Amino acid sequence: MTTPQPEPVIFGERPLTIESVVALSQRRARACLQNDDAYRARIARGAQFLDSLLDREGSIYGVTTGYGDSCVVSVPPHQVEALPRHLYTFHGCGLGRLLDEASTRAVLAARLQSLCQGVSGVRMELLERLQAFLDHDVLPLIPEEGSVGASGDLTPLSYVAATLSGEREVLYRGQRRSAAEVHAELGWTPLTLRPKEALALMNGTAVMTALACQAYGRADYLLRLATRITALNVVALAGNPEHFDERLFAAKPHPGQMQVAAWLRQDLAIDGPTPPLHRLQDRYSLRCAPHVLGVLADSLGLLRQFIETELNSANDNPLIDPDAGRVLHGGHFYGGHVAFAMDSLKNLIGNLADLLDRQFALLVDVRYNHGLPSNLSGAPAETAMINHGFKAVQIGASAWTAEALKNTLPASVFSRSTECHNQDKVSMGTIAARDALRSLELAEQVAAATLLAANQGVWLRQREEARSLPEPLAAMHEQLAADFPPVIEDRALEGELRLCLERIRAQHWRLYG
Ligand SMILES: N[C@@H](Cc1ccc(O)cc1)C(=O)O
Repeated sequence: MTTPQPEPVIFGERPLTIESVVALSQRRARACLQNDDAYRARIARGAQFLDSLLDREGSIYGVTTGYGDSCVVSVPPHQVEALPRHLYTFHGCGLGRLLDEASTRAVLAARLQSLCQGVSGVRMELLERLQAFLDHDVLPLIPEEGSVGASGDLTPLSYVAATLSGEREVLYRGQRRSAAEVHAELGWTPLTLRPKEALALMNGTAVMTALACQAYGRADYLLRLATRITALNVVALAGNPEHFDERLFAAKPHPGQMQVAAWLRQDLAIDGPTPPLHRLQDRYSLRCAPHVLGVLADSLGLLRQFIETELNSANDNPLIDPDAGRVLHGGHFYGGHVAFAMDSLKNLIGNLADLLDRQFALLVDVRYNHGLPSNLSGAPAETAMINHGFKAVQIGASAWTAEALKNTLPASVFSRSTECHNQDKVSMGTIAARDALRSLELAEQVAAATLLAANQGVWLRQREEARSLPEPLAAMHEQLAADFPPVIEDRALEGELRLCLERIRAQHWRLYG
């Protein structure tokens, strides 16, 4: 029996989804290029149009002129061929860590899809080579820092332009190698970029868009996981499930908020009034969980729209319209939508982490946990005084939450005028996207810690009262038990926290369909 291959992702005129970019970035799908005659002819027309324009020696920005503020400098015909190499060369000044492998694949994908729109004037050979990089997993080594996110991601994308030209370094089959050597090994001739091609490759938003695709998928899963953790905590804290009543939410009908409340009702198997056990009204971190998580749920649609529109757009400059014989000068490299999406996501994820950390604070404190042992320790009476259970894990969750909250400061408001005041208003979208990924990493840590604590809380509650758990929670509790046994005597939990994080990042648990 053969396992079915996932559908290839086709780069071309049809729009791509965030999920297809994520699948490619994890090598769960292959990259193909639209290949029909009409499409190939359309791409060829664009490149030919630029050549004919050059022959008629009109002034074309970035082809017969210097770049950016230097657009007033004209480049004589005998220097035109040398200009693209200069562009990626002087931008070879990125610093910081290197993008990881998945993000690098996503960058190649985002750049390819943008150039595939057919208005950037690049040759089919360039699109084919980008596709081949993805297909053979030839990954340019791209430093993360040095982009202001308008003029796109010039500096990080210079590493894509340079490696396509057989310069700088790539990761190939797990090894850092010179791009020239890898080209030779694959029998490829490095591209000599045509006059506008380096600009088309670099003058766009592919890095921030790629990172935004990764961030979106993680946020979507974290929303579901935080809802499941909340349900476990309602059981562990003997909370009042009536807070999630359907009629209540119909009266304030934000769709995402209603969805989170519906998931909680499903998890807690609420079909009628439940007598409050300890308090008529729980503290807000339980009672308002749908209101906190609902903002994220309701925002995902808008974030998707921003990210996918950017992904499927021509976001360089200048663009061409070969049919009308026009070169269109504009500013599509400005990544304001991605910047706003990622700055917003940082806020949403910071609030999610804070919600879970507040629930954790209730769990460990005997003043609020309705009869659970101090710090959720499962130790027997003889050793209870020397056991501290989840005390340090909760301190850790508070630290990770504080760091995620610190990260909520928007990057986009820090626009600075740069490049001799040509780029006098910029998006900072790449910084926002990198921040969002860091916030997600921290929030996933908070979720891992809170999940283990919630599960321990449920175990302790069951030990006291042995009530049957609603089906979805019983299944989760059982799955978790296999890897994360109850904490009876103190033990160092780092290994289990790391395993739990791995499970979260692999989206291990199927949550709500
Ligand atoms: N983004 C600029 C081009 C540019 C390229 C490289 C630079 O270093 C500066 C600016 C434009 O299209 O107007």
